[in-house]
Amino acid sequence: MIDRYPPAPWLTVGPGDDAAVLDLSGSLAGPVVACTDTLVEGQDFLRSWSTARDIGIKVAAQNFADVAAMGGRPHTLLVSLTTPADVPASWANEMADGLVAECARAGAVVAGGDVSAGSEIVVTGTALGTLAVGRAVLRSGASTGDVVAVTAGSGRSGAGWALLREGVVKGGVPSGDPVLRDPVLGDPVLGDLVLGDPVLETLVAEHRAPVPPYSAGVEAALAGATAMIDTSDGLVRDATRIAVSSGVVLDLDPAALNPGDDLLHAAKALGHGGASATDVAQDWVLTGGEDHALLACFPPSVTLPAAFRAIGVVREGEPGVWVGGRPFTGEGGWRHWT
Ligand SMILES: Nc1ncnc2c1ncn2[C@@H]1O[C@H](COP(=O)(O)OP(=O)(O)OP(=O)(O)O)[C@@H](O)[C@H]1O
Ligand SMILES: Cc1ncc(C[n+]2csc(CCOP(=O)(O)O)c2C)c(N)n1
Ligand SMILES: [Mg+2]
Repeated sequence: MIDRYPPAPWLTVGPGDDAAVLDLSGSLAGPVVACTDTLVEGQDFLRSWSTARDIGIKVAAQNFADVAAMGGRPHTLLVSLTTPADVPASWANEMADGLVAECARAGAVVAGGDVSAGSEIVVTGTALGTLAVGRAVLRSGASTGDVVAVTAGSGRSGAGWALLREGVVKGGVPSGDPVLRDPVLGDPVLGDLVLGDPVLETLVAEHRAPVPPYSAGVEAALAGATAMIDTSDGLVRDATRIAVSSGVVLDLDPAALNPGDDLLHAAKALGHGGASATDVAQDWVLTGGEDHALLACFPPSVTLPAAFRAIGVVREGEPGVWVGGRPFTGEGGWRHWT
């Protein structure tokens, strides 16, 4: 795996020794942002839904999105990989190729990692970044009168997940390859998607390999964002985190949160008709997880960075999220534990 990782000017010692050495004294000088996030087979992905490359992309993306959500520019990733003994080396190599691809998109490199064996696949990323401005954009800085804004894509990963879960989009095994079985479901491990509907395929692709808007995090920080979070657990749940941390109400405008045609199309493909299709698609926008879009608050005087659009306002009140003039009382998003 190690020879797959490219060098970088700030990576004085890369993968292969006891630890990596970083020299952040050049263009990456400044306060360091650090975070970690794990993908667990069965809990966060299935091998029948996601290729190894998808998993590499996803672990890098979910970590870099957290760096971006602080107003940081991600530059370095460490990766620990645990797999059952029967997982072929090719899986690990393909996962590494996914890491490299997403690192390239983010302007980052893999600095090192660890491998071990266990009963299911677990991939843990640890990302480092440098703050774009000296100050991190916390969850706690929103204040009354701010504009609430989000980058594109809310609900798309949730829709893709539903299409996989409901079996509308199935994995297939490329001819000639050995049939690997998913240890959880017993399904053939994913090869090419069997479908032919580009809208549904794109939603599933975005679920399998998210595309967080990293530079939008830096742009938000430079523009003076007061609070920011990446929407990994659903728009309302993550908005609630800002609301609670900041002690404010995030009052969201449902007209700005209408599901787009792609989500309505997916809801119909899942067998929902009429008003029910709209409800299902709206629910993805409000509560679907794993989009890794950026949700931020800006003072009203700020011109929003191009990647953001306004979806509400911050006002005083019992901390929480309102949608359409009343407190949101539904589930709001994903929980690992109830
Ligand atoms: N085991 C732990 N030990 C120390 N701190 C933790 C632990 N787990 C979570 N935290 C901290 O709690 C906070 C919230 O963690 P969480 O993983 O929910 O972050 P998140 O940004 O919501 O994640 P994601 O973007 O992946 O959904 C983070 O600051 C994190 O560092
Ligand atoms: C097999 C399987 N089961 C469930 C899900 C859905 N899922 C897992 S984690 C998560 C939220 C983000 O988590 P985190 O906060 O850890 O980033 C969601 C919506 C999935 N993708 N695969
Ligand atoms: Mg986050």
